[in-house]
Amino acid sequence: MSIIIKNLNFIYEKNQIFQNTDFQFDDNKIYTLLGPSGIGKSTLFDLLTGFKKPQSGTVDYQNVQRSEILTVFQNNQIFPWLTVSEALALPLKINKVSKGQTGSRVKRLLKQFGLEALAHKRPHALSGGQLQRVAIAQGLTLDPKFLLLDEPTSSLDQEAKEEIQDRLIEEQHTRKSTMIIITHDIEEAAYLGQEIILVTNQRLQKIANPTFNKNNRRQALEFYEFCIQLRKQVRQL
Ligand SMILES: Nc1ncnc2c1ncn2[C@@H]1O[C@H](COP(=O)(O)OP(=O)(O)OP(=O)(O)O)[C@@H](O)[C@H]1O
Repeated sequence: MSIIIKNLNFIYEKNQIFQNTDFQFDDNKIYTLLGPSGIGKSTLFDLLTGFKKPQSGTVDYQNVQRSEILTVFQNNQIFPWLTVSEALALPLKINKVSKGQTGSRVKRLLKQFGLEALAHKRPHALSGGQLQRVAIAQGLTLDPKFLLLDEPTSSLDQEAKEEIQDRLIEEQHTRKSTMIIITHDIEEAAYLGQEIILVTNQRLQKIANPTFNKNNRRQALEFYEFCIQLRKQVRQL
């Protein structure tokens, strides 16, 4: 399962975003995507889901349907009249998943994302961080093969951020799916990314994979050393 980008060119009027870009996203991985504001990260998501079409070049899907690629946006809105449980059940209902399966899936996600106590609340009664957790959980209900996450932890405090990061790793590990995560947070890119990609010079550039011990890395000196190097690379863009 992979998404293969070949010789892709994408321009908004006179603003060239991607030029002769090649890249391959494989399955069973977390990719993190770094790059300055306005460089084209969200545009890349739209090209991957087929929402936008390149002027030339191709995006090929190998053993994956476009419907199996889902995006969770920065400001995902959940319908104001739905409770958290109903919001999580909605994509399953639309896809005619049985009631029994829907119930167990929703229950599992509520537990995993620490939303059990909020199950019957509506969005107006939730904080920004809680809404963000609901949006991520909702993105996972249909078990997408590729989940594209646009700044999934941007409105969370450090503790909540770390909790969500660990949930994402756990989810990816369990499902063997692929996540592509846009972030402006260097530590997050280093912590989550099995592959770190910089969007630069109208291309996607893979940078050295983190090689530090993945266990307990938040406490590891080598993790911080890696982040310092990564920060330098990003600043040079
Ligand atoms: N529909 C559009 N029409 C014209 N220009 C656009 C359109 N959407 C985005 N752009 C421009 O294209 C460039 C890339 O936008 P994009 O949203 O992909 O950047 P980004 O890297 O995701 O930014 P950020 O990190 O700030 O979210 C920006 O300069 C933006 O202003």
